[in-house]
Amino acid sequence: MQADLFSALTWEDALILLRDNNLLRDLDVAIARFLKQQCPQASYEVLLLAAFTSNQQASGHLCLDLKNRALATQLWGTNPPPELVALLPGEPNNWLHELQQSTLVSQNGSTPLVLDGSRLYLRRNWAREVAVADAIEQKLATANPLPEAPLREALAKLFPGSNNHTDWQQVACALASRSGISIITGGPGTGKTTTVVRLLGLLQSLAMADNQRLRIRLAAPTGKAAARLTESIGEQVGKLHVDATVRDAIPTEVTTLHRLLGTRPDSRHFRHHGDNPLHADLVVVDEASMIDMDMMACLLEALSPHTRLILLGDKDQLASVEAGAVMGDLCRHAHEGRYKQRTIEFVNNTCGADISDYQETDQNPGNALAQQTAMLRTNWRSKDSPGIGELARAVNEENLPQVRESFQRYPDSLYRQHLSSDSQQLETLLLNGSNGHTGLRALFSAVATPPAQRHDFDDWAAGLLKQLTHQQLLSGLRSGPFGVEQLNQRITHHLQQQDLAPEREWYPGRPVMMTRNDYQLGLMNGDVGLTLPLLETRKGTAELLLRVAFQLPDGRIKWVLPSRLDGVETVYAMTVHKSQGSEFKHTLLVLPDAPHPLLTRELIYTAVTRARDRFTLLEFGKSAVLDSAVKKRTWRASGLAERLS
Ligand SMILES: Nc1ncnc2c1ncn2[C@@H]1O[C@H](COP(=O)(O)OP(=O)(O)OP(=O)(O)O)[C@@H](O)[C@H]1O
Repeated sequence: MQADLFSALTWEDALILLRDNNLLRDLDVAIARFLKQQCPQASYEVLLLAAFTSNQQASGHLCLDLKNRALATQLWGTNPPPELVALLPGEPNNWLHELQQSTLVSQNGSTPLVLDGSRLYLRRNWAREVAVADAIEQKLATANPLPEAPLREALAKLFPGSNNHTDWQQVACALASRSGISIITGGPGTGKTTTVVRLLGLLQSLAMADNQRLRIRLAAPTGKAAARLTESIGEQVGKLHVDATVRDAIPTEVTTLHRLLGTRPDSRHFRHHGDNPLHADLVVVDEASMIDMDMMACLLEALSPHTRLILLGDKDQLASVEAGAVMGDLCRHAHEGRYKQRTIEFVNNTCGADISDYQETDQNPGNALAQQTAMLRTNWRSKDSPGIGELARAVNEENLPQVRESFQRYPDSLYRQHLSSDSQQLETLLLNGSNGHTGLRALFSAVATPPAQRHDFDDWAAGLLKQLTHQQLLSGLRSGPFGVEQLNQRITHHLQQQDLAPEREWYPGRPVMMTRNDYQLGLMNGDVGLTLPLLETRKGTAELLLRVAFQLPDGRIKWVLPSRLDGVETVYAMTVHKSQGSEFKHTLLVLPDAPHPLLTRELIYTAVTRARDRFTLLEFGKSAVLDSAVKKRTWRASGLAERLS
């Protein structure tokens, strides 16, 4: 039957059938058609594989890995429809043979398709991946070791309490001080910002002692992440034990990556690139797990050979929305360390710490980047709400009994609530808040009383935007009854029923999120604003005008006319993806009534770690939904980790 179906269809019929079953996009079919025009003798197999490779990008993969897993499962999940699997011709070995024979395929990027081992790429993705790997190798090769004695002295001053025990923050500083690139990874509150500020203090004091001054730039992938880092970096710089002149030479302003690289209107290209590099000696990028392969390639290209790069982030968080899982690929084994003997000796000489338990083994050798990577392991913030840290760890370790137990052990910070979809329990919970965390009712009441004086508007808006982060509903899904689109509609409808919101698109209290970058307004995809009424006096009469207040990364408030915003959506509920880089006092995660392929361990971990004080799981189905999500790992096809080893 399978052979019959296969032989009965042309390549184009097969692709159209797959597209009509939503297993390919129009774009994927168009790519195959284009390739057929370029090479009329291209085979069925090559054209199908080209379309699949293009389609892989939609799921965040950089390539199609023909050997790694059963192809059908890789493409269509664990239960691919058998009649469609029948369209896949033959065996992977035969496909490899077909690809190797095709003039559309090369190994060096001279053709539209590139075959690298068993990985098939569209040329652009292959070139991006190679560029990133090459740039990292180049940065690793520009070793810049400081003499060990002054380094030891400076590190001892910066970390006065670290007498001969392993202080990973100190180790991270020591490792980062000696090369053109380093990575500091760790869960929330493990001190990534604290560490990097001390590192900046260290490097700036050493430079200034040499009559130089480092040009330092700080960036994050989104406006929200940049605003958060601006706040925490300002705090940490204030606490730094260095001379005032050094402290003044450490910037506290964090910009978005797009602004750092210089966006150009109507262009996908940045102002800074290989021929016009950034003027910086040191670039720090936070929330690096959100950076996709494209952006990482642009960032690395824009750095001069001498510019050091420090990446901060949590490797266990969700990968970027766009293709690639760069942070995960760069420090996949950071928890094991995989340090070489010479790294262990260096750390011992400079920090007095023994990290020999984290030595590489014959089976698990450490690459050059692992020698520049440190994982911070103590959560300093979770002392206030230890349950969140424990739950996040249990999720990460796929320890389901521990997951269940955490909810029982920490009722103050963790809560599991079963909801029925035909009740209004969810709406009531969000309106009233819970456990001392204010809800939407309190927010709407604060919004309704604008200050009389114009000069108080900004402070008022800043306070309300902060209040908006006291509670946030998250969902892993966009569509369907438990996706953010319908959740937002449900909540809006309920607010209308309660006479808190009118039946209009724009009303005081409507929170919105940007869904695209607006360079003219200086607002980025993911930025959240709050619609507010402002009292303006015009020709002697007081009028209420609606404006949307956004907080810029530097803390200033930007007021925008609602009609000026075309790429926004209501955000009572937010996807977990969009919540990255943010933190909320009380985070609530909706789980649907049945397992879903998009619900993965990284997604649950990311949602849990968005909570600062309290995490509530809202379950519309059985607890098996959580269990199945925690057991499911995100996997993204890419060759970056292999290239770097
Ligand atoms: N070694 C330490 N000893 C005591 N407190 C610490 C230490 N390191 C960090 N902290 C405190 O822990 C809190 C979290 O630190 P920090 O903001 O640096 O963590 P982070 O990993 O950057 O957090 P986030 O995940 O939010 O980005 C801060 O209040 C900081 O002062």
